[in-house]
Amino acid sequence: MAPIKIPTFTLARTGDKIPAVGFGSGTKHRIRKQSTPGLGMQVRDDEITNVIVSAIDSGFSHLDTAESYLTRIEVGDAVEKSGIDRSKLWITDKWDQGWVLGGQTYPSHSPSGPYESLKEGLKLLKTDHVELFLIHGPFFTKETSNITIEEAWKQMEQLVDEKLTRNIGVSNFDIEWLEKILKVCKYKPQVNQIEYHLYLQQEPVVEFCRKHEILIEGYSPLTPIRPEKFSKDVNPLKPVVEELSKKYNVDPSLLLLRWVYQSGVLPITTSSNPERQRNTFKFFDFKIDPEDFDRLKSVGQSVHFRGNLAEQLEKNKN
Ligand SMILES: NC(=O)C1=CN([C@@H]2O[C@H](COP(=O)(O)OP(=O)(O)OC[C@H]3O[C@@H](n4cnc5c(N)ncnc54)[C@H](OP(=O)(O)O)[C@@H]3O)[C@@H](O)[C@H]2O)C=CC1
Ligand SMILES: O=C1Nc2ccccc2C1=O
Repeated sequence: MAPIKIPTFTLARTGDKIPAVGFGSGTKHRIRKQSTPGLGMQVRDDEITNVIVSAIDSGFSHLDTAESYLTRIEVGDAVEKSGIDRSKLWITDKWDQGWVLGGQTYPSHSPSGPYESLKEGLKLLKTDHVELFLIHGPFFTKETSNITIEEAWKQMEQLVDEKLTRNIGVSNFDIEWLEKILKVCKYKPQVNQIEYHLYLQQEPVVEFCRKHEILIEGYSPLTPIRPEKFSKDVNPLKPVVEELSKKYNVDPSLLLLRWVYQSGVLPITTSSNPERQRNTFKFFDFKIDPEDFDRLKSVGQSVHFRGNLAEQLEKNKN
């Protein structure tokens, strides 16, 4: 089978071309890895590896992992097992700065900062560099990692200078945190990975990032059609997505991925199902008409829903 041709976005500082859809090894894979006794950062789970091998075989060339997912080891194994040439892949990794979730503190795996994190990560990933390294979240406290955002960003820049990552960026950052970095940086963030879908359009931060040539990656793009995630009684998109999926003759998931992509955002999605993995790329094959695009946008804006990190990131909003 001829390799699938995936469109790309171009990163402003390096001109690197990042494949326009990413395969995630977080969310359910993270939960599985963290909650199965005996598994850990250094202890592999062959089932997750096989899911990632299947994703690569299906055509994904952009893999998303993170220190906190504990899935670096499976990504490293999967790349090896798939036999794909490393130069054909884009790997994104993230520093775990630590978290305060549900009143509980989860200290960073690498409290000295991103430098130590990526050094360890590259061993698990079995590679000498990644294409993109992110600070996973703006959660800097004494109990989590005890360094400042400015110190962390200096280390990120050092990782670029030592060629351990080609690009650097952030995740879950709002404008005030981006501004802290922009004030002190030698290299600007190239990417901000945030939750992004029709029910969370995040216009202020998206606009800010566009102005500063920071690419937005959108995680959880399928949220509006995942009843286990979006369980509100009111789901005004449901009939519209049904109607437009028929009109374009596509699965509802493809309509949602296309909407994200067509709005200039790079979707990060995941599936353990090989057929769904293979079908993902069909969203590059059609275009949503402007009036349908705007209709989805305005119906989506009638509900505000954040499925990840709401407790931390919804402060002062709405
Ligand atoms: N930076 C951050 O803080 C965060 C980053 N992420 C990254 O983003 C990735 C994706 O996040 P996630 O929320 O899982 O993204 P999605 O919105 O893509 O949801 C994926 C889920 O949807 C299901 N699914 C896939 N295809 C379909 C379909 N056609 N119809 C219905 N359901 C479908 C999958 O199940 P099935 O396997 O059965 O197909 C899977 O459980 C993560 O793995 C992680 O890498 C995520 C959250 C936070
Ligand atoms: O994949 C992820 N799931 C999450 C849940 C909470 C905070 C971050 C994440 C991820 O990055």
